[in-house]
Amino acid sequence: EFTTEQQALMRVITDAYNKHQIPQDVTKKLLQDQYSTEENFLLLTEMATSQVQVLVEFTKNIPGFLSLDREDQIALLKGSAVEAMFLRSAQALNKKMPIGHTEVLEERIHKSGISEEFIKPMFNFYKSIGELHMVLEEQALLTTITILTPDRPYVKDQPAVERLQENVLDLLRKMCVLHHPQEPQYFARLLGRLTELRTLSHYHAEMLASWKVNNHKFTPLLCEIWDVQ
Ligand SMILES: O=C(O)c1ccc2nc(N3C[C@H]4CCC[C@@H](C3)[C@@H]4OCc3c(-c4c(Cl)cccc4Cl)noc3C3CC3)sc2c1
Repeated sequence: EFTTEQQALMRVITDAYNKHQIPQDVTKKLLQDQYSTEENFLLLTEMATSQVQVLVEFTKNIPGFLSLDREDQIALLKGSAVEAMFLRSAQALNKKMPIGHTEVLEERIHKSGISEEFIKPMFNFYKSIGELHMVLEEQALLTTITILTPDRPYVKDQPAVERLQENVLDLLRKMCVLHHPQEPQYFARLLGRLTELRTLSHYHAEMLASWKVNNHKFTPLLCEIWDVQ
């Protein structure tokens, strides 16, 4: 039931998703022993910066993205970065993490100056993603759908983004039927995660503000993508 275009779209997106990952030498730093709040924050900053670079490279491979208006490309990246990073890290944390990265990452996030009120929704989200047991293709498509959200701030040509997103939504719907035939509601559950992601990105804006108040420094790339400093 997949058209040839849909098969090509699936392959391009999945290959890009597999190709662009945070390098092992960065993620293995999670296992370093330094655990002070300062070192944790620096490590998380480095990982977030690396994750943004991975996200930009992945996004450039989404068919049709580079044909969008240049300013709209930037608006989509800035508008979706936190959500896409939440999703990517949730998928990574729920995958069989190399030698216990999961617990260590949780520890580092807990001890990086993030207030408790954000930690709870954050780890609830990680758990809810884990419970979905998405296959890789579904993860890649859901991340793509998040990036191709037309109603981000400052997007001028929303219909152009809608057209791209609709193709990926249609493909994801079919993938869900294929991989989760017993769960007719599975596609709807996946889209429900996108709503939760929007709430998390509001929490994230407050996290950034509280880090700034405590005079935490971000990298130029994070400052640019999150309009801080
Ligand atoms: O072991 C792996 O395979 C693996 C793969 C990817 C991966 N991504 C990871 N992270 C860690 C962190 C949490 C998820 C997004 C970012 C990348 C990184 O973001 C830290 C962060 C966040 C953030 C947090 Cl704390 C949670 C969720 C999303 C974000 Cl952007 N916000 O600001 C920051 C920096 C301190 C400035 S850990 C990890 C391990």
